[in-house]
Amino acid sequence: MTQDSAALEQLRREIDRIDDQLHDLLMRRTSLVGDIAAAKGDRRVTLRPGREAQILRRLLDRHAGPFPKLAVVRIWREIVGALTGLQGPFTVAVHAAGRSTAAIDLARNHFGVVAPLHALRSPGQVVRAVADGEAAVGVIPLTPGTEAADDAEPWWTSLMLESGDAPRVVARLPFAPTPAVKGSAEPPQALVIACRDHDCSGDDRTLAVLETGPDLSRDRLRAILSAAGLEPAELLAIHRHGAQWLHMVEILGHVTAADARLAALVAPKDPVGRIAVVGGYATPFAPEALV
Ligand SMILES: C=C(O[C@@H]1C=C(C(=O)O)C=C[C@H]1O)C(=O)O
Repeated sequence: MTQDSAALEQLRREIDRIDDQLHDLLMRRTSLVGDIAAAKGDRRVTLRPGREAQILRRLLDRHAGPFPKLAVVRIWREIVGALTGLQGPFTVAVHAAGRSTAAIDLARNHFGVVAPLHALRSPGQVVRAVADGEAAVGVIPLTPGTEAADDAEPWWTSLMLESGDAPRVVARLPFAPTPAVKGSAEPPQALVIACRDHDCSGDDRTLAVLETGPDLSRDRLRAILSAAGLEPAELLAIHRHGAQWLHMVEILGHVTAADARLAALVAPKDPVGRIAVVGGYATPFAPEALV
């Protein structure tokens, strides 16, 4: 066995010193988050998903050198998840569809290794767990472009209630997409719900559900939104229910329920009968932003 050179030993001692510093800072950060939790004065966890997004964007903006940005995100998600769990009960309800662990993996990656996850059999159960306060957040798989034509109302229609403390969509996962798994289908996505309003991050999307008459094409819907000054980013789902169609649409920017552009959409002659803001969240990182 070759003896490591003295130079190598010295470099390792330097790494030990750096590890001590990182660890000391982690313990200091923990103590500050404890002060923040005390100042919030609420035993329930009050998540700030917008602030969390800002923290990561700021770090990636200042990032330099070969350490991978995706690994920076992963480390900070782990830190923020762990510290959120110290602020109060933080159960994450997850719709674990069939045998797929995709939503559980997304939840684990986002909320970290210590978050208690609770797998539930339907999205409706996840919405109820969050509404009842049994879970602080819920994670529900999302397949963009889903078309449901059956009688069963999709889960997202239950978010259309006006009540201020009803669950809302607060994040879209993955916040930072990891490289595609070779040989697997589309990368899984999910929406996160919690009982809180849109926590603005400065670069956001708003989720709205529009009720229209039947046979409204996607292009027509996009045109209607654009004409009202709202920029549709993605049509996430449609529920066709007889003469009543519901569309879940992601709109660029932070649009509040009081926005005049929404009210203007619901004109008697227009095909939009109702519109409800069901959430809003920080725009996830584009894959290019992570290389
Ligand atoms: C510390 C806070 O609570 C949570 C934890 C955060 C963190 O660890 O930095 C950031 C936002 C919150 O979701 C806060 O509100 O600032």
